[in-house]
Amino acid sequence: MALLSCSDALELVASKMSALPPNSATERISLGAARGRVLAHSITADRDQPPFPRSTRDGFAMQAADATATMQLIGAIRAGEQWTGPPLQPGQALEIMTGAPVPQGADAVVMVEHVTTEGTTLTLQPGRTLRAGENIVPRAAEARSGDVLLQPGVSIGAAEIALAASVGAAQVTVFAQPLVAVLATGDELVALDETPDAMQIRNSNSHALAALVQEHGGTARVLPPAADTRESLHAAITGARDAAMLVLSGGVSAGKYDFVEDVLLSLGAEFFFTGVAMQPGKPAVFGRIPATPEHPDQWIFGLPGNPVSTQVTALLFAMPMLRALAGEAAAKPSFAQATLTVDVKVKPCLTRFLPARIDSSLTGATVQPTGWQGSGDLNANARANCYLVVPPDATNLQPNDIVTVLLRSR
Ligand SMILES: Nc1nc2c(c(=O)[nH]1)N[C@H]1C(S)=C(S)[C@@H](COP(=O)(O)OP(=O)(O)OC[C@H]3O[C@@H](n4cnc5c(N)ncnc54)[C@H](O)[C@@H]3O)O[C@H]1N2
Ligand code: MOO
Repeated sequence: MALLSCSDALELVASKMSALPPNSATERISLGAARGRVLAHSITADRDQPPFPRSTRDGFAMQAADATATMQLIGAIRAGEQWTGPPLQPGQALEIMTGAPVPQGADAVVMVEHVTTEGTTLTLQPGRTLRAGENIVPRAAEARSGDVLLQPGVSIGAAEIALAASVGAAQVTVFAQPLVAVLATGDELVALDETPDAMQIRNSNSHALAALVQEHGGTARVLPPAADTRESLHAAITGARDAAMLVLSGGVSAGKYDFVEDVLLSLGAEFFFTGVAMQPGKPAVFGRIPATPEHPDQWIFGLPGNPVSTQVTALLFAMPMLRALAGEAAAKPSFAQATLTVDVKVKPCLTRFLPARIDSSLTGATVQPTGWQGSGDLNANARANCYLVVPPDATNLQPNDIVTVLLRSR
C-alpha cells in the first residue's frame, strides 16, 4: 500500500470515527468522579437560570428613570434573601448585594461606588446615569427550566462539572471506558524491574501508551511484550480480542523481524493505511479486525516502535479514535497556531512533527523546536511540550511565520 498523506490519513481515521455505532455501555457515577468521562445523557436545567433577576453588583436597586433624583433608602437585601416588603415605589432605593434578587418595582442597580448616602438619603454622583436593566441579569436569561445544558458526548471537565452541579446533578450517566490492549513488540525489550543487558532496552512505549490511554478516557490493559516471532505475536493479539482497540508498538517497518502486519492479516484484519508520509511515524498502520458473533470490531493501530514516533502517531490517530469509541462527539487531535521564533529547515515531501516548546501568554504563543536526535530521542521529547508541524511542501520556515503545532493536552 502506498504512503498516504498525513491529511488523508487524518481524514480516514475521522471518517471511521464518524461511522462508529453509538457506545451503548453506560454507567452511573457520582459527579465528583466524572472528570475526564464522557456524558451519556443530556443534563437539563431544573429551574430557570438565574431563578430570579440577579444583581451583578453591590449597590442600590431602584427605577432607572428615578436615577437623577435624590432617593429614600428603605432597606437592604443580601444574596440568599428575598425582599419581603412592598414593591419599590418611585423615589425609593434598596441596598442590594451581588447575587441578591432584585425586588419588584426596581429595574436597575447602581454601583455603591457611584452614589453618596447620608442616613436614609441616596444621591447619584453628578453626571452618573442609569439604564433600565443595568447590573441585572433577568430571570431565565441564561437558560429556561427544561433547557438542555449539556449534550451527550460532551467530555466532562471543570466547566461541565460546575454546570451539572448548578442543576443538582449529583449522579451522572457516562459512557463506559473502552478497553484498550497495549502490546509492545521486540526481542530487545526488558521490563522496568529487569536489568538490561548492554544491547537491550527498557520497554518505555507500553508505559507511554498506557498513560495516553488513561488520559484520553480508556482503560489500558498492558500486555506482556511480544517477541519478534509470528507465534508470539499471534498468541498475544488473539488473547486481546476482547479489547475495543489494540495499540501495538514496533514491528511495522521493513525489517526481517517486522511481522505485525502479517500476523494481523492472518487474523482477518483489513488495513486502511500501512504507511503515512510523515516523520516521525511513517510506518504507522491503521486497520480493523471485523466483528464476529463474539466480539465487535477491533480497531488496530500498529504504531512505529521508535518512542517519539509511537507518541506522535498515538496522539494523531489512536487517541482520537479512542475518544470516539468512548462516545465523545468532538474527538480530534488538538492543534494550535503559534509564532515561530527560529529558522527551521527540513527536506520536503513528509509532514514533520518536530518536538518543540510552545510558550503562550496573554498576547499569543511562540514556538521553537527543542532539537533532537531523531525519533528515538526520549530526552528531546520530554523537553518538548508539543510538536511543530511542518507541512510536506515547506522546506524553510522563518522566524515570525505563523505555524501549526500538535498539542499534547486535549
Ligand atoms: N529499511 C527501512 N528501515 C526502517 C524504515 C523503513 O522505512 N525502511 N522505517 C524506519 C522508521 S521511520 C521507523 S519509525 C522505524 C519503525 O520500526 P518498527 O515499528 O518496526 O519498530 P522496531 O524496529 O521494532 O523498533 C524501532 C526502534 O524503537 C525501539 N523500540 C521498539 N519498541 C520499543 C519500546 N516498547 N520501548 C522503547 N523503545 C522501543 C527499538 O528498540 C528500535 O530502536 O523503523 C525504521 N526503519
Ligand atoms: O517515521 Mo520514523 O518515526 O522516522 O523513526
